[in-house]
Amino acid sequence: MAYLQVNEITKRFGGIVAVDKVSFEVNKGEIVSIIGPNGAGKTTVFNMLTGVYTIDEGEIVFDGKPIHNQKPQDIVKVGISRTFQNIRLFYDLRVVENVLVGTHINTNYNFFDSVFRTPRFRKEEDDKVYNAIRILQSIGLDNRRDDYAQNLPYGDQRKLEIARAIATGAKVLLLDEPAAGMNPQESAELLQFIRSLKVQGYTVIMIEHDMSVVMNISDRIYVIDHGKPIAKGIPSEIANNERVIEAYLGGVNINA
Ligand SMILES: Nc1ncnc2c1ncn2[C@@H]1O[C@H](COP(=O)(O)OP(=O)(O)OP(=O)(O)O)[C@@H](O)[C@H]1O
Repeated sequence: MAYLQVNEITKRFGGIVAVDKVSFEVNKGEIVSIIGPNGAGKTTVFNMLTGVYTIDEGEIVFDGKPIHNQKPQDIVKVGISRTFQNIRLFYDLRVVENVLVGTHINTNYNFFDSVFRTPRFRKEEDDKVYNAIRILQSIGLDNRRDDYAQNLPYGDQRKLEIARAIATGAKVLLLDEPAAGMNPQESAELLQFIRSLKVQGYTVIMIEHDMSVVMNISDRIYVIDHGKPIAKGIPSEIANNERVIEAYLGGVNINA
């Protein structure tokens, strides 16, 4: 069985079937993209994977255990974390503090420890700062760690969001349109960055409209349209798939 196995998940909103029996699988260390025209159901799939939405049908199995319909914080604890389509940083906090926000999901000290700042509390907080700096080093942002998030260039803000997802301890990163709003230079840097995540052992699932990023980086691609799966394959298969070209006709150039 694959590391992450999604079997025929369905989500309805009233009369709308936003996601209709979508299945996919992701192996450890892969970069898998989910693409499709606007409103295809991609973000709804991410919301089901991360426990934001319950699923109406199907199952999601991670590392051999069912995880569908768990609470978002429990999904993070099993090792799946995400970024959002619109950047959600704490702009008036420093870069390192934004990463520390991610680490607090795994706090072991209790209320007493934090009020009296016991050795256990101080040790754990020191470890978290050390870990946050290590993550910033690994993504090339350690030289900006004391800057306010609002002062980072756009591409670095996107990286910082990913750093925060990594800080939760997650090994599977769900990236929702990481290249959105980037210029070609920033997209090219992002591409290298996501490749480096793979080298570091992360598994990446990505929703992305920028076909140059998708086609250059994905091990495999799943395509959905109007909530339904229409194609799956390696980039060259997807770029030449007639149903995919038709779904995108007049929209994105799939061979970009
Ligand atoms: N909370 C909700 N309530 C009602 N309808 C919703 C809700 N969330 C999503 N939908 C509908 O589900 C469908 C799929 O939306 P979704 O945001 O998943 O698409 P998408 O592929 O991520 O689109 P985009 O590329 O534009 O972000 C759309 O018709 C949308 O209006």
